[in-house]
Amino acid sequence: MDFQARITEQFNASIDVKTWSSEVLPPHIETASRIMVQCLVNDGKILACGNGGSAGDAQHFSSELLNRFERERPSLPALALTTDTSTITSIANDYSYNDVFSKQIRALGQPGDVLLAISTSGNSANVIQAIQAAHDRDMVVIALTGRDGGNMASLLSQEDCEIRVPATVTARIQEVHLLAIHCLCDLIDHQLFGSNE
Ligand SMILES: O=C(CO)[C@@H](O)[C@H](O)[C@H](O)[C@H](O)COP(=O)(O)O
Ligand SMILES: [Zn+2]
Repeated sequence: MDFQARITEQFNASIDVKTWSSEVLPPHIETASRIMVQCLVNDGKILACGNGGSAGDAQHFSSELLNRFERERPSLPALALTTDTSTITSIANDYSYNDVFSKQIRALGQPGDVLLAISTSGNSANVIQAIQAAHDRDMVVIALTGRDGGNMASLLSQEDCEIRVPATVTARIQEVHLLAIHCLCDLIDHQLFGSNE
């Protein structure tokens, strides 16, 4: 297969996963947006975490809330737990890499805050521990997952919300996670600041 055919194949695979996702994810993304808006209206904040590409997604989300998405509006309180290398390296060095998010959540999380927990497999141990810490702090969890939801799916409570991408390839799942994040930003702005059309 030549390279361009290979590229086209990846585009088509991504389009397929987005099509399937558009059929099953809208109610879950809407619920997640309402949970986040309720949190923000009550002066809560949103903490976000994940590994690798999902760390980038956590930062992508928090920057769009803290700075802006598509319109001028006040800054909204969100924080990615993936960026403070002194904190992350010291926790990993002194305790365990599995603790890098949960320790931050135990310090920063308040009842009513939201955790955006991102994992394509649903099985990253540090994200699982983050969910447990969030529950201990009476926070609500929005989980962005894929495949069968992994161990994360079984940890979620009734108040939490899972957005599970119907795919098995990590890259394809991540591509829909980013789209879901943009939908969340759009819906948050729409609910808090009205239509921009
Ligand atoms: O971006 C990618 C692959 O596309 C990788 O960096 C990927 O995020 C890493 O392997 C992560 O450690 C995978 O973790 P998870 O999605 O299973 O929680
Ligand atoms: Zn990647």
